[in-house]
Amino acid sequence: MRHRDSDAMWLWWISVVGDLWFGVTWLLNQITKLRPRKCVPSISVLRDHLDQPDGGSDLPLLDVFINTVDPVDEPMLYTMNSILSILATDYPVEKYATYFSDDGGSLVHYEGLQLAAEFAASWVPFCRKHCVEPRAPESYFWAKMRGEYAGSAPKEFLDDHRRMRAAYEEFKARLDGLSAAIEQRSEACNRANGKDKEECANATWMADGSTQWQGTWIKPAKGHRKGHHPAILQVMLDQPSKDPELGMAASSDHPLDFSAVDARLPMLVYIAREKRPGYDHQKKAGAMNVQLRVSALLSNAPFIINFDGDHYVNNSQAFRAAICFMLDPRDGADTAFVQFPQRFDDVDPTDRYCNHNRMFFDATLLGLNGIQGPSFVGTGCMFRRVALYSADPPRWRPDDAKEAKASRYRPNMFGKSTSFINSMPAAANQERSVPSPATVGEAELADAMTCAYEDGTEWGNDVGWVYNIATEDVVTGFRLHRTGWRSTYCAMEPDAFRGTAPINLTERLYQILRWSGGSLEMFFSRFCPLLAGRRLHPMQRVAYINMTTYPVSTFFICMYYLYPVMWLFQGEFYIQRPFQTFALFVVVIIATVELIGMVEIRWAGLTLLDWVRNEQFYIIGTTGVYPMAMLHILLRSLGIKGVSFKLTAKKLTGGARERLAELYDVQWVPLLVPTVVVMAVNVAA
Ligand SMILES: O=c1ccn([C@@H]2O[C@H](COP(=O)(O)OP(=O)(O)O[C@H]3O[C@H](CO)[C@@H](O)[C@H](O)[C@H]3O)[C@@H](O)[C@H]2O)c(=O)[nH]1
Ligand SMILES: [Mn+2]
Repeated sequence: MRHRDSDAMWLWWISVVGDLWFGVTWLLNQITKLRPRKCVPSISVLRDHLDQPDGGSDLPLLDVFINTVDPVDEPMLYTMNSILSILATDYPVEKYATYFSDDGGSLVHYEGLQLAAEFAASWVPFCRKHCVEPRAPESYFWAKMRGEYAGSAPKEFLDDHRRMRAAYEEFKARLDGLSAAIEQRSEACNRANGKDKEECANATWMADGSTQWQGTWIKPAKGHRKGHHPAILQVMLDQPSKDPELGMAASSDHPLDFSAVDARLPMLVYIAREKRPGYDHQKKAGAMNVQLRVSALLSNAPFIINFDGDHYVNNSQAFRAAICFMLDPRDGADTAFVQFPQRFDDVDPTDRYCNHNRMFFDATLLGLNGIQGPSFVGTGCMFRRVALYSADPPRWRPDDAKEAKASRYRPNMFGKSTSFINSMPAAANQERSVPSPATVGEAELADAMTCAYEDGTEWGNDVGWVYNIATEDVVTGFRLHRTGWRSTYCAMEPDAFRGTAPINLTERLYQILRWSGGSLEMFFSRFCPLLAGRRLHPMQRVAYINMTTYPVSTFFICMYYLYPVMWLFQGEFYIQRPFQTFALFVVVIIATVELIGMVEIRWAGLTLLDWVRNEQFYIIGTTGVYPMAMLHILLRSLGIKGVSFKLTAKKLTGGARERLAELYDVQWVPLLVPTVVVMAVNVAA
């Protein structure tokens, strides 16, 4: 384009470079979508292969990780529902163990988990007897649609359902009253035995009334506050016996008849890792690394599935579905993780804040699935344990695998625990080879949960979940892909897992900020996709470049949005009328881009609304949030701590109306300042 004003050269250059950037990123985004792949698990084939005629099963062992921090920001009811859905899922009970990590170290969680384990004793057999779905009671009792009855006792169903619901209401009430009960009890105990000793006058007491809680106290005290308390480990439910044990027949104080169903419960463990001031505890990734070590010592399953505290199992076949891909004879052995999409319950009908993110989950990830596999998105993902230990995938292993291992593993890579290191070879084995809890000493378990354990090791770097980056998920997935592993995307009907989404715009924007800041940070770290070796598929590399550089677009987009300001300075700028050929080009290009968008949503089975929301939030992100993400990187490069992993609050609300009311509860967010400026400028111009 010609121009007459050499003073405005810089504007012209920004526009040319911007157009180039848009063109190139658009192309890079398209080429990663050229070979999308949908995978469907065949659970019936898995059953044919692994279920034995006597009711036993050859399914591999599985460790389930679930994380929570704060019983208020992450309501306990959700967390306990997740626990119940996991305990009731359709996987052989003796083959899986659940590790509940409580980063807050609070007694409320501990006792809440105890209550859940107690309630599970009737909830789980109930689910098995009547084959109910979903197996998280809160969603089950409030589900509008129910499938056909699939259980073994249709006549008893209505009665059992009614009784179970009453029991659940009682469970909920007890859960609700837990905080108050603990407070009352502690006050009473302190009055009785704390008076004489000054330092424990504020103690929080456990249910027996004679033991002080090791973790955080309601009234924080030295060694008993958030960020400073010893490690706690409690096996809440022991490893069950190998053979089915039928439940109790109906009686007066136990009206449900479980005499024909297996009443065993899977193993359940409570973990609160040690916290000490002066240590960076590395949030979720740090918590999961502790779970990884503790589970290695207790059950050491070759597969692991992880959940955020607010995500529950919605389809009880989901664990089996993931196993289908892990054991798949084609490329199962090279699969490091199987990622399920994140689905959410409490989003408003029009998905105002684009929480469902359908374009990402149902289009982008399927594109990746055709290359080396989807990225890890944080929750609802099954891992192969040895991959997390940074082993090579079989296809990249030299002929003599053992030797290769010895050379790859550097001294002190995994820390000092010999029991942990001894557990490693067995983890590669898909058969059970479990040291029973008795063989691992308490001291060793405690050692695995200390803050100092990871000092000077490769944990958080080449071992376990990666940290020191605002988001742990994409980068951990990247490390696995870089080592040559693949991943598989698994969407199923009904949804495998469901969770809760941020309740209001503020939380949602901070979430986007964390993701974009973390991605950009990854690009400038040693996990930059440009630095990966040849094991990373070329197209996968392109995809990771897209995934880590997208916030940069904000610069050009904001410039374009601010250009109309020119109209406000009459006489200062020479504005050329668009000529016809140019206008034609613009129209054709826009039409093509929109058309491709349409084809994409058609193929992925999405609606126009999903697409509109995606575009809309992209604009809100690029104007409001990504500039902050860029700032974050700038601060980090200057050695200042930028965005941190702020917990996303999910509030618990009663009725649907109340819940939606919160959507409009827009708090003033500095993040929206640029967006508002852009809007004002455009309107004025
Ligand atoms: O110190 C901490 C902080 C968080 N968490 C847990 O981490 C999970 C995720 O945190 P949340 O605040 O819910 O983040 P979201 O924005 O909801 O999470 C999305 O984005 C994260 C990456 O930024 C991913 O890890 C998540 O899986 C993904 O759901 C929750 O279960 C927390 O309990 C901890 O265990 N310890
Ligand atoms: Mn979440």
